[in-house]
Amino acid sequence: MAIILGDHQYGKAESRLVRIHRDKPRHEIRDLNVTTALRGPFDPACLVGDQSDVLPTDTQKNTAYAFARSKGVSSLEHFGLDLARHFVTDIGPVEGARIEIEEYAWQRAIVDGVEHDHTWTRSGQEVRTAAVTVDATGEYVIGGFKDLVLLKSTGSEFAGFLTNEYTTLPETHDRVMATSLVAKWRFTSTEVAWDEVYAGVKAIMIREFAVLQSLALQQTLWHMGKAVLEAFPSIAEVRLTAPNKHHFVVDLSPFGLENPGEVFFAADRPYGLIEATVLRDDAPDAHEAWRASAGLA
Ligand SMILES: O=c1[nH]c(=O)c2[nH]c(=O)[nH]c2[nH]1
Repeated sequence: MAIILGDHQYGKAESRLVRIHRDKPRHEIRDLNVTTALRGPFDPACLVGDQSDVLPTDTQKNTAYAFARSKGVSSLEHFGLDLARHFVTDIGPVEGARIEIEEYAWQRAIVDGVEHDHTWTRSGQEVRTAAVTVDATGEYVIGGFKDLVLLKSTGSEFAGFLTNEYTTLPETHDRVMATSLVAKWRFTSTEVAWDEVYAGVKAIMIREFAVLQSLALQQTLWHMGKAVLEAFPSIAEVRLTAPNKHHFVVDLSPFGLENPGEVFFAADRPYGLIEATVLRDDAPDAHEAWRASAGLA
């Protein structure tokens, strides 16, 4: 028996980076959280403490800030590709780079009914995410969001399920359905109108959540993923994670009141956790596209 070193990677997690474009009176802002991870023959750093091939995580962080200045931040995906390509192309020992980015959205403050040039209020129903991997096998981009909180007050059922002696859940044909959706979608191209596709994917998912007479959250996820793949040829795979944020009808009978689905207890835990991947049957190999850094997990 021998003890060997398995998978390893290293980088700088969660560099908070705000890029303000101020070349015009009307400023633009992108507010990011950037994680870098480098992959390659870094075994000596682990095994014997030899740093000669190790580009410090501090340098990785500095590179992100320098690129934000010199190249700007046109979209998360584009910025991630710039960084990943640089690490793999320009830093000798690096064989693979993984860049994960979150974006916090700001909207222009309305002052006297007019959008202000350089003041914003934090907005965004969700946090946008991107994960870029560049290595010897290719370039992989995953777009996404997390924490998109959705609720529908009817149009959701859950009935006909398997029961046994532990089942107490009543069937329902009209319930509240709510979730805090995490979605990730894998592109098969790096030539994409990133911001446009992002807005389109999000709109489609919200539409499907709204219009489907849902028989289960599982079915809603399937429809969301399928509709996105039908609309965007550049996307091969959609991964969805949806906590079922249960809303329980409160029993008001002790107070002589009926409760026809109008007053709920919004439980925060436990929650059902529904996960699904929807993909094209000819989706190209994902290679390391889904291999994450724990930084933004
Ligand atoms: O949409 C749902 N899916 C389930 O699998 C499930 N299980 C449960 O108790 N409630 C629900 N709701």
